[in-house]
Amino acid sequence: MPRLYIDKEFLPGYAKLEKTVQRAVDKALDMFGQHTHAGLHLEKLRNPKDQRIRTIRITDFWRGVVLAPEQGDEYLLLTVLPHDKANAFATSKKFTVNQVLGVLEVRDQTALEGFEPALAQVAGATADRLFDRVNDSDLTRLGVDKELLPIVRLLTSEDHLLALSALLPEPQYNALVALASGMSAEEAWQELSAYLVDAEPPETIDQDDLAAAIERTPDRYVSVSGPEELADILAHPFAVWRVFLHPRQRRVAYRPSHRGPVLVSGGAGTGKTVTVLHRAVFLAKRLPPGDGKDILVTTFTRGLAESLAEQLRLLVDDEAVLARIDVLNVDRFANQVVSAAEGGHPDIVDQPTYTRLWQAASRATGGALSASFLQSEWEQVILAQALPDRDAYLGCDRPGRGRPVRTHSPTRQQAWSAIAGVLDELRRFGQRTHWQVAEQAAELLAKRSAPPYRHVLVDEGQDLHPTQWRLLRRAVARGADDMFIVSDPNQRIYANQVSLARLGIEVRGRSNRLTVSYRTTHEILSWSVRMLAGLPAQGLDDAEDTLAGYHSPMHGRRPVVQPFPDRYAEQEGIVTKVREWLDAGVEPHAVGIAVRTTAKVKEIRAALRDAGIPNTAPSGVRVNTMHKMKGLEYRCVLVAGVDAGTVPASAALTPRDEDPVAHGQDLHRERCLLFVACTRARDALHLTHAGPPSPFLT
Ligand SMILES: Nc1ncnc2c1ncn2[C@@H]1O[C@H](COP(=O)(O)OP(=O)(O)OP(=O)(O)O)[C@@H](O)[C@H]1O
Repeated sequence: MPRLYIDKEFLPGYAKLEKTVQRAVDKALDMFGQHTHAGLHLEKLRNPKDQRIRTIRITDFWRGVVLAPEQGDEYLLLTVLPHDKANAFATSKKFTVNQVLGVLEVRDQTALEGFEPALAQVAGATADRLFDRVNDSDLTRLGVDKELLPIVRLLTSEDHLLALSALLPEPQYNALVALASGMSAEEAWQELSAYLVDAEPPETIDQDDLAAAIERTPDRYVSVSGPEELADILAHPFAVWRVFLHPRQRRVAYRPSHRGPVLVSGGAGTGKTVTVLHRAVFLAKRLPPGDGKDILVTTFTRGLAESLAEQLRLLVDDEAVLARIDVLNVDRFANQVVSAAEGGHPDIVDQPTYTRLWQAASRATGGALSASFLQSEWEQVILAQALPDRDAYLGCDRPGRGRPVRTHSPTRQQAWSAIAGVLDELRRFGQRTHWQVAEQAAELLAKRSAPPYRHVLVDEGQDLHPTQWRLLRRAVARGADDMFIVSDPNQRIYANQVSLARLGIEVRGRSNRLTVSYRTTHEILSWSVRMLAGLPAQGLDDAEDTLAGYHSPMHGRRPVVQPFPDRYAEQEGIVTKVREWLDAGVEPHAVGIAVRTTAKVKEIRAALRDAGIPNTAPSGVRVNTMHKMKGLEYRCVLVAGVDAGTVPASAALTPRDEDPVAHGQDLHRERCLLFVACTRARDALHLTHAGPPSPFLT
């Protein structure tokens, strides 16, 4: 039975074809499925670099290029191009199976041969070679093809290697880049292991086994099971994330079973959310028949949950599968549990009232303890550890808190009285915070005979509060595939420093990292990473995350920082920049503007409105606070008001003289916030400031 595979590169080309040509492609592809491939007229080429390449007629003008081994019944559709281009493409490419990784790789053999004389000429003039210090056996051990060794040995500079980037097979090029950057063969191998779908390289590699090689290359090739799947793939040619996963994403999302909770961490845009969605669908599809919602996919805010639900619908349209998955933000889930028990929604205290209560509590201590100190003691010590009473608080450890306060000291007693006053007030009004509701929901679930879900998947895990983790832990029975958590500690923008192990969520031995950014360019990424000033962040598994290996294969323009003398000039500058993007064809909703304060949001929305630029959802330019940008992405991002007085926001910082440790933590969180805003950009990042720039920019 014929088997059809598709190259990822084919899809964007397909999307651009005229509808009539698309239909002709569909018809040709149908023939593979209908076992009538004989009717496809696979044409051989004259002098191809790879004897297995054929072309097929789509129309008089368009041709498909297919890899079709003599043995077997397998066809890999590579591209559809105008006749002459298709022939040139088809004759020049050579496919090989990487001798170490076992992945299918492609090179432009004709272009490489064309380059060789020029490289030989340059090499003739010098004795220095780029890979002098690396021997042939190390190169071979890293998968460099014997046939390519002669050309590799001619390279004299990194620039020449760079010039071959589009011609060499990608894994081999990356191995060479790693070595050229000074890595040892061992270190280069660590980089390459990212290509492995399994933890270990394959034991045997059969150069002729196309199907096995394709299975090992999920980021580039996909096997199409039948006409329905083909139609589904072709219906969303730009959403390649639905079909092609990085080997590490695939390894973790499609592993038949994880023995317990799994943690996947990774920098911004490395496809954590995508991995969650694939895992959810994988788990949903293999559930025994039933009609319950057995899977919870949860995240931080309602907006993010909506976006998850939307993406889930794009990934799978089978209503029976979707019906098994609840997508709820964690507050809403807590709310549902408590409402069901109480017969009504809990009344959540609003932010200004809550802030006033803490200010009053601080006054009650005669100003000896600040409002922010008291609030943090309540949220990050008492509530975080679910301390039941005064005695528990007076004697507890306070991990993660800056200013030391001795156990049973008068300060603790004073803090407890002030905090108890706030809790009494809340009770008097019949109000609660979201975290109190989460704690209550966790307690309610603990009393139930069976937890509500079979699997819980968590996105944006870095910002959840311990009460929310306790709730989620109790929402699912302990065991295989119970919890699947993704998180980026460098994007922590709230004060919740959590150790999963301390909360009974044991991920040891099941921590995974994603390192390739699918969202943004190398230029935007490396620039944004500087915001973090090299400060390590602590992961949910208690390990330090340094973003080692985090990179992007895409390239684009460097971010621009534009100074203005005052905020009026800045507003004009913002309008001009947005217009420039819109005039260049960027859709308004693909432009995101991030600012530090809600006041600034209003100001910029007004400026855009005055300039006649639409700025309301769903189709207008999005203007939001940096906090609200979390988890989202835009083609073009403008971060405005990055001024010395605004970023970091002084209100978000514990004064240094009050608590230097807390001050340092707050400052780091402000850096993370700017990092989050900057890494929302896919193609372009522009920053503006009025007056002196934020210290984070200098
Ligand atoms: N395997 C893939 N192939 C193509 N695109 C991908 C792949 N994985 C993720 N993407 C795309 O990369 C972008 C970022 O993915 P995603 O939102 O999952 O990253 P993230 O790690 O959750 O990001 P953040 O932490 O910044 O919110 C999205 O546009 C997504 O569609």
